[in-house]
Amino acid sequence: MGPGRTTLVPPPGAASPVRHPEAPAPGTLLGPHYDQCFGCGEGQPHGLHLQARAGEGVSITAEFTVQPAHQGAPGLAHGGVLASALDETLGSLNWLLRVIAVTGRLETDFVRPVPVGATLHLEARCMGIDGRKIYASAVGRIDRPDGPVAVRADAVFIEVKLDHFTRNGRPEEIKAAMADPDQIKVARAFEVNP
Ligand SMILES: CCCCCCCC(=O)SCCNC(=O)CCNC(=O)[C@H](O)C(C)(C)COP(=O)(O)OP(=O)(O)OC[C@H]1O[C@@H](n2cnc3c(N)ncnc32)[C@H](O)[C@@H]1OP(=O)(O)O
Repeated sequence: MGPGRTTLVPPPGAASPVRHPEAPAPGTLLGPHYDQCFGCGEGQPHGLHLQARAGEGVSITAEFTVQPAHQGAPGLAHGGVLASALDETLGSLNWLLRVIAVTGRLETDFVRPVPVGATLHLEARCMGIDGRKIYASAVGRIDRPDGPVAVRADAVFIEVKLDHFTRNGRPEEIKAAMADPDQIKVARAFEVNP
């Protein structure tokens, strides 16, 4: 099936996701996977600074507080920023699977506007795996883990090899990330199983 026609629901026969035996325990804060990541990096002043935690099974919870730099309409979060928060939370599932994967398709429902200052409580879960395709869904609620639903997303991530990043990324950043003496940081920048 071509990418444009790929369903976001795991096909019959898709495998159940398996949490990697060395995945961090439920409740563990994952920390940024890359300092310059727009979603979670501490080196991005206007980034989301999203904080993700390992959940049970192959699931993630995350929080992100909407800042003035994230506005679309006056006082409200930009839809693309909310999609980024969903993408980042969904992408963090790959760390629990210890699979390197990139977003192939992300479909977002915007259910309620999210004001500046609100904290989005996100939860993502892997729904199934079919070959290189990883199916996952996420929801974001306002101000509380059981608050009103503001956004939902369904996505398919595609497993890639490390060379996806080394071939396509800009050499300056690749070199700098690779040169970090902390091997876990190097691995996580590229979402590689250390
Ligand atoms: C903690 C980490 C957080 C990270 C932040 C969140 C993650 C991101 O935002 S990643 C950045 C955004 N994504 C990208 O830049 C990806 C850009 N796209 C690409 O590089 C390529 O199109 C890529 C790698 C996805 C697929 O290319 P390629 O490896 O050639 O795939 P290909 O062999 O054609 O297809 C493999 C399978 O995937 C499916 N597929 C490919 N592309 C897509 C797509 N866009 N949507 C759905 N399915 C797709 C194909 O249908 C095929 O399925 P099947 O095996 O059933 O036939």
